[in-house]
Amino acid sequence: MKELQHLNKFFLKYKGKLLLGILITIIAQIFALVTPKLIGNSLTAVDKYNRGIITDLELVKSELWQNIAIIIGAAALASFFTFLMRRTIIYISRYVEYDLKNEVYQQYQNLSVNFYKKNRTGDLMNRISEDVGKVRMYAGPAIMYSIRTITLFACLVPLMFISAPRVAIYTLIPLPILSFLIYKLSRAIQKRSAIVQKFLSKLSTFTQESFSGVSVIKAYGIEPQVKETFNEMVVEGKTKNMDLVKVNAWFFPMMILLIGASNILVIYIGGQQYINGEIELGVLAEFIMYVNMLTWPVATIGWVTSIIQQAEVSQERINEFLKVVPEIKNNTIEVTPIQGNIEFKDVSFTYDDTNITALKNISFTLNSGETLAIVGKTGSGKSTILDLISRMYDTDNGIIEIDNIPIKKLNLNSLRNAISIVPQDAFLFSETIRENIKFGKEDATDEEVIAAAKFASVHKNIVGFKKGYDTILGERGITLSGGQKQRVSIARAIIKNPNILLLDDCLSAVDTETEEEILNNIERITKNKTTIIVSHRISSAKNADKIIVLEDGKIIQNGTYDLLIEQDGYFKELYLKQLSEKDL
Ligand SMILES: Nc1ncnc2c1ncn2[C@@H]1O[C@H](COP(=O)(O)OP(=O)(O)OP(=O)(O)O)[C@@H](O)[C@H]1O
Repeated sequence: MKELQHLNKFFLKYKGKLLLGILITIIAQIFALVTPKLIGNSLTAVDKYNRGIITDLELVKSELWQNIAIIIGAAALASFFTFLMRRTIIYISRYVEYDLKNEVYQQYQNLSVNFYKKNRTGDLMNRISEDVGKVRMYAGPAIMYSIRTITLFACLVPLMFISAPRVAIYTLIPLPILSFLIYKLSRAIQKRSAIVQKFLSKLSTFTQESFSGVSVIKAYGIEPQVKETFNEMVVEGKTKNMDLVKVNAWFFPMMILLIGASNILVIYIGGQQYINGEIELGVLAEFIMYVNMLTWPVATIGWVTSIIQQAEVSQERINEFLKVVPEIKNNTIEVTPIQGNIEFKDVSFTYDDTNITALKNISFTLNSGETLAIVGKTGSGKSTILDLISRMYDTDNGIIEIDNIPIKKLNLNSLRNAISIVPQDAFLFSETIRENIKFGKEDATDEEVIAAAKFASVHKNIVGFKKGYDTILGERGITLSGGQKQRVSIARAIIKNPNILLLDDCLSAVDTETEEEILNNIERITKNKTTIIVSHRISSAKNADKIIVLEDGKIIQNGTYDLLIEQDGYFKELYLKQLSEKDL
């Protein structure tokens, strides 16, 4: 229960509702207890009349009518309070679920990119949905059934012992056995359900991938193999489900058997006592009803135990993520306006998961309003420089300063607000094109959206679509071509009007003509913005004030465009190569 203590703060938050729920549960149980007692009394009255102990029929009739009226009233009140009980306690569990989900989601938002690299998306999703769901079962049904069982026992057992102690002992004997067996059975059911659940996610991943990759499957003509694999999986699924069904099938027969055993004991022992004149006939009926009332709550002891165990495991998984301290911390709450002067002082950076040293002793200065082009072979560390500027990662080797302040001392939100980044792999949300562009500025007007799209040379394409800016992009923007995606992503960055613009090889999928058009636009609007353009193409570096060439994490050349095309080295080689390709 150590991990579940995390929920205490929520219980404290809803303590008023919880106490009310407990009170309602107790009231509901007390009303439910009225019925057996009165049915017993009614039977005793009829029995006494039959045996001639009571001779006044009218008296018996009036007692019966009175009992019927009370039973109906008590049953109605018991149902009403049971309804209130569920409403109050299950509602609390939904509130706790809501709060916990928000807490986990907030934590996910705070965690750095590195965390997401180390943990699989499926696992993150599972902890916020499946695990929180299991914890909810503890915060709701487990608590509700526990209170119900405790109240029922507290009221019923003394009542039974007062009415007929010997029958009471025999009635209660099979119940712990029932509870223990249900516990064992619930564990077995949960184990098998977990296997079925795991299998189902495997099956849905497979089907989802085969739908997404349908063109590859068709192009390679491997439909029969895919179908074969699917069939095998279905058979596997059937076997796993049958295992579950077999165990599940034991549940009700076992309950019926043990209820039956209790009933037989009541009738046998109670019957003997009745024959001997030790108890009334009504007590027998009363006890049979008690047995049936007790069976489900007793069965829930086993069920609730396994719910709590599962919730503990799930909460442990949730706590594991909640305890992670975000690697990238905001070190000041003070807003720090950013102008855009960037300086790298002897910066080195190693990715801790791969141990790859992506940057080695990098130093450069970029004044606000200047444009820097970074050129270099793939894997030379270009994107890493951009990631360090936007503080996706922190480095302890060397210093990065923005406006002469170490980057870690800046307000993280101010920094990120001042930066627009167009990543290499443009990710678009499954929303309309308008929404995707407005992502950079939520309150942007339609005119601003259109201006940004024009800037990124994608406006003409968008208006060519039937629904224009309202075109919904499929999963990961699949309805757009690679170049169109890149340009929508540029429009999204531009609309934010940032002081620092970081373009990570984001024109690779557009033709050279459009590239030039966009670069000219960029040059026009970035006069007062610090811009870094990462590219494999020499043409992208043409308008830059400064250029650095990276190789294996080190700066091997730097200077202006005119200087570098004269200087022997990688840049000149690339220039000549791309020049000859253009001539072809
Ligand atoms: N998130 C990461 N975790 C671990 N290693 C990484 C990560 N990102 C990049 N690397 C490694 O760091 C090195 C530099 O990568 P980086 O992405 O900065 O290169 P790049 O010059 O931008 O390459 P490209 O032109 O192909 O985009 C590479 O060896 C790469 O494998």
